[in-house]
Amino acid sequence: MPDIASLTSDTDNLSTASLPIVDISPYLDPSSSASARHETAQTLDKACREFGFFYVTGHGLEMPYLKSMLKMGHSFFELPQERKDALHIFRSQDGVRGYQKIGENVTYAKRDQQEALDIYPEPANPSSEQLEGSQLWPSDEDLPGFQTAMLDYVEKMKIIGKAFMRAMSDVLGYSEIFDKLQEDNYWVLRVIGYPPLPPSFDLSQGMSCGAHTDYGCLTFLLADDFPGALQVEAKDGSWIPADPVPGAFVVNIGDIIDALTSHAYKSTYHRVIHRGNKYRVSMPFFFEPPRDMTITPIEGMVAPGDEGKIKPFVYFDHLKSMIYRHFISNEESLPDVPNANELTQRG
Ligand SMILES: O=C(O)CCC(=O)C(=O)O
Ligand SMILES: [Fe+2]
Repeated sequence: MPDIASLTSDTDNLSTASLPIVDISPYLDPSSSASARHETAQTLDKACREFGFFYVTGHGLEMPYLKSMLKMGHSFFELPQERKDALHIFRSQDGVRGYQKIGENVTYAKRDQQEALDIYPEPANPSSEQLEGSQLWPSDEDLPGFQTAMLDYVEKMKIIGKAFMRAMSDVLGYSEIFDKLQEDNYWVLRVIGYPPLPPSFDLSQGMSCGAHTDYGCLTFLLADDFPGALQVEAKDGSWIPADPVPGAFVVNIGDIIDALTSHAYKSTYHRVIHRGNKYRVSMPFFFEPPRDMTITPIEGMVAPGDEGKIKPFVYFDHLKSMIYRHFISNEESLPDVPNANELTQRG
């Protein structure tokens, strides 16, 4: 893990290296040629090894549709505060799904300057166990069609996530593992709202989203077009802007693929520092393994001398411990930092 102090520097020395682009269309088109799939798989392999972050085109979702999803995200955050508070995670059956206010999300013991709605799959028999509850949704009177649109988006994104598992299988082998990664996928959809950080905001107190890696297989990010906001840590420790490319997703490797491949495909630190004068919405879709899958490094990918370094773990245990750590832990002990919304006007 990088030194946390080095993660709090400002945007001044952003590297200009851009991220690779992966056209996934051959893996979504049953009639594509073997050579087209080969080319995609090779480009993906290189992008995963060198960056762990890349852009995805050829996913089949049109720009007007993607824009309409972001617009839905904006309409959620524009609801009166009390309508959002009614969906607060602490009011949810399992205490983890629903709305979080600005500053309640915590990354490495610092408050993130974001508000968010967290959506997880609903189990057949909801209970109060962590992640086993029913989902809190805005009502149809407040936001007509919101729930249906979000769940429809999830189904579309799962198809794209599975296509990536097939591409990885083609380039790496180990088809039994990548086949399993297409069965009963768990997923998480976050809708995040970022008020701009005022120029005076002290980044040592926190950011829009502190530097972290993601927990699952792959994250597909849809975000408003604000250059410089999302930044990715490069191998040399510099920060590369992952600015939105119209119509493309920004995709990154999560901890599960990192562990399976023994860090050959790396989950990369990223952070958000959103300045300017307008409110930013992003919607990361986290494509995950089956909830009860045991993640064991693929034998043939462990470098000599590294045997046993990554201990097998169950994905769902990992997710639960990360949620506990990042969202709810140490609430009381955190310093009371004025939040960005109190300091700026929504644009
Ligand atoms: O908002 C963004 O651009 C990224 C958010 C993110 O990294 C996350 O929620 O894991
Ligand atoms: Fe992330």
